[in-house]
Amino acid sequence: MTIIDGKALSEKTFEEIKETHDELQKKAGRKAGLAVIIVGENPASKIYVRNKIRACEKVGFNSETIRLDESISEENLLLEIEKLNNDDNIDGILVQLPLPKHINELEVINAISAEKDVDGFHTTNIGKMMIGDETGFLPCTPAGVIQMFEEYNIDLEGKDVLVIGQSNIVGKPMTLLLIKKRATVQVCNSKTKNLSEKLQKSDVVVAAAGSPKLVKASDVKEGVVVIDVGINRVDGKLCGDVDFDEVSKKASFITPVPGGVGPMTIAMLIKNTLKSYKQKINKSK
Ligand SMILES: NC(=O)C1=CN([C@@H]2O[C@H](COP(=O)(O)OP(=O)(O)OC[C@H]3O[C@@H](n4cnc5c(N)ncnc54)[C@H](OP(=O)(O)O)[C@@H]3O)[C@@H](O)[C@H]2O)C=CC1
Ligand SMILES: Nc1nc(=O)c2c([nH]1)NC[C@@H]1CN(c3ccc(C(=O)N[C@@H](CCC(=O)O)C(=O)O)cc3)C=[N+]21
Ligand SMILES: [Mg+2]
Repeated sequence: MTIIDGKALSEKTFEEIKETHDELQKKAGRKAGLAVIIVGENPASKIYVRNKIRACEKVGFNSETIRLDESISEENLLLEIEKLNNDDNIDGILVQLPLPKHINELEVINAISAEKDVDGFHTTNIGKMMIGDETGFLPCTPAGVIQMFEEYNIDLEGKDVLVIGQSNIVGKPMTLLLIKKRATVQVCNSKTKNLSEKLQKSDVVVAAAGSPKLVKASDVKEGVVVIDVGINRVDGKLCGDVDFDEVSKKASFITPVPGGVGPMTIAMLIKNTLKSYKQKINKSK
């Protein structure tokens, strides 16, 4: 049984990015810049934002955090985005989700310049992913999962993969990236019947439901590969959607929480920001 070390893999990615950025920065005369907009106070967002800022420090990017009040109007939020769209020192813009209910998430995401949408959530980038146009940005969490498969030489061709969850930020894009790898994918949601039976038949499981211990040892087959995307807090402790202690006894590969998919998400965000920076400094030459 191998525990997939997302933390170590992310650190390796940061080192590579730092080297490339150090080189490019000399020629470009500026650092890469990532801006994060947070609306209101969200406890889950705090960990994420803190880790993003740390990652920027590690690789030498500028990072800007814009904290806006929960009550901000959509119009004023759009004005903040417009400022960042026009800022030549900013390569990546991320608006932390979810947004308060009075704000239309889709309007806000699509207001971000597609060339700065390092989350890969803009309609243009989703479209590019759908048809395999590699000039866009891939959503960070699914891209991080694919990176894990590649690093651990886990072949997906012909494998039966179960994706649990079909959100726009995880489940759906994960499915697209998996079918590109020629996996046979089944996608589950909260109305899915007989989840346990489906789990039993799966070679690979990607759990992204946001439900602690949703995947139990009795559900999975011997040798299964388990990717746990879930981030839940139970009794003050961080845990995923998988009963790690029990499922790890049957798995061939498994990701821990923390230290699995989360750090890879941050690594892919930094990677997308570097890609944007490269595109922009090449354009302005
Ligand atoms: N590690 C990381 O980097 C990241 C982790 N996360 C975490 O991943 C989890 C999922 O996030 P996100 O996709 O944004 O969540 P959403 O709440 O947007 O989506 C959850 C999905 O899971 C489905 N679902 C919920 N319960 C069940 C169940 N019992 N059986 C089958 N399907 C179920 C829902 O079904 P339906 O469509 O019917 O509602 C929905 O499609 C969360 O814990 C989140 O914190 C998220 C982003 C990044
Ligand atoms: N626009 C937007 N883009 C996102 O990508 C996005 C979002 N909004 N909203 C919230 C979710 C959640 N998410 C996480 C990413 C990393 C960790 C992460 O770093 N996890 C560490 C935590 C370790 C720790 O510091 O305790 C780990 O799992 O090891 C967690 C959660 C991104 N999301
Ligand atoms: Mg909303």
